[in-house]
Amino acid sequence: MSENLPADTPTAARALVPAAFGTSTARRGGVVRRLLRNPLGALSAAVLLLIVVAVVLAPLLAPQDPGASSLRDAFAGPSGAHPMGMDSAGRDILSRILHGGRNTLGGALIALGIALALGVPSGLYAGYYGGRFDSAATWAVNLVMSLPAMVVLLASRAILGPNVWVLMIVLGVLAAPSFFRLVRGIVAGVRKELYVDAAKVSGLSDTRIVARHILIVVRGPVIIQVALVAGIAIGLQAGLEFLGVGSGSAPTWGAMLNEAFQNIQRAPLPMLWPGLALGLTNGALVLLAGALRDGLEDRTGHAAKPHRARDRAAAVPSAAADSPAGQRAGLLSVRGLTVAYAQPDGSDKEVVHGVDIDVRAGEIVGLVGESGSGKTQTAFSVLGILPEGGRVSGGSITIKGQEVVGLPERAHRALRGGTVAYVPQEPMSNLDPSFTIGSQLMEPMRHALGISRKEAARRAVDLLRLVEIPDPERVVGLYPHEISGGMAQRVLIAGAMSGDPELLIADEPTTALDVRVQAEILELLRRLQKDRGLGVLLVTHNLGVVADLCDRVAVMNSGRIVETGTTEQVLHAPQDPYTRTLLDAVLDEAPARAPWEPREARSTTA
Ligand SMILES: Nc1ncnc2c1ncn2[C@@H]1O[C@H](COP(=O)(O)OP(=O)(O)OP(=O)(O)O)[C@@H](O)[C@H]1O
Repeated sequence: MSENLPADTPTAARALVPAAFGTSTARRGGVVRRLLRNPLGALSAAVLLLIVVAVVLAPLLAPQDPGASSLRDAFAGPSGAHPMGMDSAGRDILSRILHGGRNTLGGALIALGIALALGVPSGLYAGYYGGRFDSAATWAVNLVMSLPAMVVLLASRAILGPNVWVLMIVLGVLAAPSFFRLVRGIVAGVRKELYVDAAKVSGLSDTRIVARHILIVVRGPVIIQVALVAGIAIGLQAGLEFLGVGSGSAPTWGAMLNEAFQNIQRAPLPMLWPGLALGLTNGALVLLAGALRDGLEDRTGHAAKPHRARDRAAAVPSAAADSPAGQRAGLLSVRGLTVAYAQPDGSDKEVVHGVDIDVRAGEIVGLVGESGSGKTQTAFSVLGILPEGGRVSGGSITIKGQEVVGLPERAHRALRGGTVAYVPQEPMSNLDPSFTIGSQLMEPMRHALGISRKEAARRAVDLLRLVEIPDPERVVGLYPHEISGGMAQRVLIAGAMSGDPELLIADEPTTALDVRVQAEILELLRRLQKDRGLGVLLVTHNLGVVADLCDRVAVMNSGRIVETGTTEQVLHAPQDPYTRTLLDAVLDEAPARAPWEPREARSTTA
């Protein structure tokens, strides 16, 4: 077992992790710094801050009560006591601007709060889980978006009365779809990232995956959207007030515009102040949104994000079940496994048909077969992560004697990342680009084992040393884009080892790597397997890898195991025609192609 992890580490708590899962120390502060370095960003943030502070402190800053009027001073111009002059009722315009801002910005805040509260969680849920909720929510959102906002607001005013706060609540509901669609779209994309799949396989709960991997991706666009929607809410509210739709009882910038407009011939200046307040606030919001977008894009570019090739994530166990029928190996035993997918017409399509596989402690079993033969479906079944619509429709899977078919998700999760670990192909896609290597190793350990940050950091370095990464103290501080593919695969193996597993499921762990690195990774796997007595189920189509590494082989074709046996048996004396075809496809012994010659030379030779 691990020389780096304490032997008393509780099994259920060892849901450590493929490096892929953790997260945490994102580059906090980076966006804010970039925002402030951008002159427009800094200026717009400063203007907004000034406006908000002035409006919040209105009771202290306003020279007089916003409702106090002196008809004698109606339309008086700016003076020392009244820097913005007086309105048609002889009220101090500055005081009304400050107090009016509280109502205008407060109303926008309510609309924004409601839009966020409705749109973001529902978008997260719909994007992450899909299914019926997604369909129903998308339908409702399309319906709301098809309604003309101004007409709905006017109708609401007629029904609910001229209360601007109520109108802002309605506006919040109308704005919620923009957040829903934004968040749903992003989450639906991120959900398919390999590092999210890997996080699931490692045993992290959905809540934790959403909190660590999804929210961080959604955060930036939502912040930008907040700035835009706030501007729209302020504009719409002012527009309603300007049209005289508001209550008129409290000062707002829109109502002040309305009143000034009615007297524009007599005194044009009072139009300027509420117009200026609205223009400055909205302008600052738009510029801020743009600067935020630039800041976030800058950051994304920095932490270059690898992208997925969906449906390749999975580990697959295999094992040539050459043990006598009915006798089951101790570590992983699959018997009569069938996997089916529900079809739109209500029928089931079976894609795996009665697979038997065994993996014993301390042996490496290769699962080979061409693309589409069912290797991934078999592996997903063992890990309990079949995609939506798929289910184990028959058979039995035991891990250390425990039946896992029908196991509750929580129990399955405890098994994954603990007894069973997974090494995926495409190492880069399985690391979250937003977090350092150390963070991705540490966070799951902290979560699963309840250990301190310091202890987790120590273990992360030990794990990197275990997988022979030079200078691990430096590597823990690097981001995925700063390391090579081979090193990323070592990091993933380190993450898999952090749970001190007994069964390792490796899905084409070397396919994405160049030949030299492939050999190094295979050597590493072999060493770990020997040192720790691991059982390994290796999914591969590379018969060279099988010959080099595996004790036994299971050959899969069209959802069935067609041949199993020791590596020597299967490679040197294949019994099944399909196995022979696979071996024939390896052209090692085929005559080498003749070197190219110029056409004339060929004709001369001929
Ligand atoms: N979501 C799905 N719905 C219906 N059928 C599916 C689904 N996913 C996979 N299948 C079917 O299951 C079969 C086996 O797929 P699987 O991914 O296990 O193959 P594989 O051997 O792992 O191939 P590869 O090496 O390309 O990953 C496929 O041929 C496909 O027809």
